Amino acid sequence: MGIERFSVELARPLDTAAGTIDSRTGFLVRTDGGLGEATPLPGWTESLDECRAALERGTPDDSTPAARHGVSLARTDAAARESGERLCDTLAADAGFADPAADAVPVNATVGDGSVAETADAVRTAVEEGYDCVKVKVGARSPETDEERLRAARDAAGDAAELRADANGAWDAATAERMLDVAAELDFSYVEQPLPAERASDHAALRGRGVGVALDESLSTTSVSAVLDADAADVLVCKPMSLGGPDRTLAAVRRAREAGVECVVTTTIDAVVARLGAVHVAAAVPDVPACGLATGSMLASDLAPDPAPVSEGRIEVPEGPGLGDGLEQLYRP
Ligand SMILES: O=C(O)CCC(=O)c1ccccc1C(=O)O
Ligand SMILES: [Mg+2]
Repeated sequence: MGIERFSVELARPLDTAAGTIDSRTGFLVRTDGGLGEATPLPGWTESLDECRAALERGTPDDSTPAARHGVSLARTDAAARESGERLCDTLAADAGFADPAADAVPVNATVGDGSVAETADAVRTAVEEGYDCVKVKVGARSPETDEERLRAARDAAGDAAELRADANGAWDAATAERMLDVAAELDFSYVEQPLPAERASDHAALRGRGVGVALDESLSTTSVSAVLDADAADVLVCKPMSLGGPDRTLAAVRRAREAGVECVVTTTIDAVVARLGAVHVAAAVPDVPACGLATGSMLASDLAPDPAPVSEGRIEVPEGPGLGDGLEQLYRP
């Protein structure tokens, strides 16, 4: 196995309640005939140093999810290429989902923190670009201002788009209740991570207010089984990079869906290899709702041109085998 460090900058840094993401550094992972990516994001995964150490030791486990993701993706890509299948079909079969997987996945636009006017503009632009689902970051401003932002987002979207909000763990219970009621009134479909990550089970009491509760960061501190046992979420935000790989992600999705909990698949603003991996993961989930995979355009540069750009609010899954055409030059150091 070979690893190669890379860094990519965001052209449009993503401002969130948990800080600004302005660059991503990680490792390309090459196994015999397969390509993976390990791009840690502290808060969701291990640190860069821990990731490198785990990759150098060679057999990363669940304590280093980004490293495990890199190796698992590369091994599955190699297996899919070997059998001449698209990665999503191999993943679907391995996870026990119906295959063939989908040919395209719906995606949401991601609108970062910004002023009321910037938020309205970004939502309007997304709808003009053909997105029918938009996620707005909240929690970085006062509840009063965020309330205005959510109203402006709904005004801009009209009934042309499903809306979601993502608080990245910023609120206490009272603020969360207030903001969920606003989101319900404005017909948002769910609010991601209203409370801090480690308060996973407290989210159960926030459900049933007319808007869904989704958990994201909590899946890095609390097992999927514990979240499901606590009835803590209507939706799980499944990031292959933070759940330890495509295989772990699809296992989590299966368990959640068996418990009646919906799942969306998203990136951690990864480079092209992991982003494409996440597209294949989403395609393996039957009737997946709009996923947070429209993150390639946030990057100023990437490891290769995007073989699967967003068009009209969806991403077409590349023809196989494996991850698909367009990454050839990355398979060699
Ligand atoms: O889900 C999306 O729309 C894009 C991905 C995203 O928001 C994100 C990207 C990096 C780190 C955290 C998050 C998040 O969902 O909180
Ligand atoms: Mg989130």
